Amino acid sequence: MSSNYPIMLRLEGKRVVVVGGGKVAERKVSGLLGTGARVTVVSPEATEDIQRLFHAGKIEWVQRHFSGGDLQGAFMVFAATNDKILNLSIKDSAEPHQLVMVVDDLEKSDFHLPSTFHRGRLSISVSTGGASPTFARKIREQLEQEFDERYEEYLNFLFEKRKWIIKEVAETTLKSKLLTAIASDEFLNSNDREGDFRRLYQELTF
Ligand SMILES: C[C@@]1(CC(=O)O)c2cc3[nH]c(cc4nc(cc5[nH]c(cc(n2)[C@H]1CCC(=O)O)[C@@](C)(CC(=O)O)[C@@H]5CCC(=O)O)C(CC(=O)O)=C4CCC(=O)O)c(CCC(=O)O)c3CC(=O)O
Ligand SMILES: NC(=O)C1=CN([C@@H]2O[C@H](COP(=O)(O)OP(=O)(O)OC[C@H]3O[C@@H](n4cnc5c(N)ncnc54)[C@H](O)[C@@H]3O)[C@@H](O)[C@H]2O)C=CC1
Repeated sequence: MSSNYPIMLRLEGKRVVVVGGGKVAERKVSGLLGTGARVTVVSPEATEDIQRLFHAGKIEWVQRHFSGGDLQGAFMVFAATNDKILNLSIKDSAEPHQLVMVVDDLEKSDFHLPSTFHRGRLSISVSTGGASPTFARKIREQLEQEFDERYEEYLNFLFEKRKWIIKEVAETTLKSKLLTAIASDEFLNSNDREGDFRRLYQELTF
């Protein structure tokens, strides 16, 4: 069995077509909110949540059965109806460059979704490769306890400081010492990261 290749996609402005409007489609749509993707649901019926998103102008809803032209311009496609044969024919009607996920057929899919949570810039995703989505969810819930809300602020600190270090510190040993130090538990647990950083920088440079 070949292994999967994990990536983080930027979907800003990209067209994503979700065929089907049931519970599964709804979960896929909600994962796309906030990514900047232009989401279109194609389905004669849709859950209340999908309808609400449509009325709020967050997504498009084409209220009819799927037809081949619906995939035009799509970067990513979810075949998420409850009709297995239709889901496969959606995959078949896609262009080879379109990323298609068939919700009831992992083997025919170009990708699948891991169980994910975010803490600001930190994203943690778990995949069991289709062995058990429930187990992926369980591990995600455990990790959510460990990586709690304070990581959001810490990641913002790391982001800003790393940017500063790369811009201001040319000497490679010093640069690498600083980048290693800010990622340590001492900085994670510090109540005064800016102060600790100033002191460390002075110690290492004077
Ligand atoms: C292959 C994959 C393709 C994909 O959808 O990307 C897939 C496929 C299928 N899921 C099924 C069932 C369930 N899926 C969930 C939940 C999630 N499913 C997700 C991902 C994936 N599901 C991909 C594999 C990921 C991996 O293995 O790691 C998560 C992680 C992400 C997300 O969907 O956003 C999200 C949890 C999010 C969270 O809470 O963290 C639950 C539980 C629940 O609702 O909580 C159940 C019922 C209980 C059970 O079956 O375990 C069925 C059987 C349908 C049937 O019975 O026929 C199929 C079809 C099949 O296996 O063929
Ligand atoms: N990948 C995953 O995470 C999971 C996948 N599944 C699979 O996903 C399938 C869908 O599950 P649910 O959303 O719960 O089903 P559902 O029955 O709630 O929704 C099916 C949707 O498909 C739409 N639909 C039917 N024919 C259509 C057509 N010709 N064109 C466009 N839309 C059409 C219906 O209007 C409905 O909105 C299940 O049959 C199951 O095999 C189930 C659980 C999780």
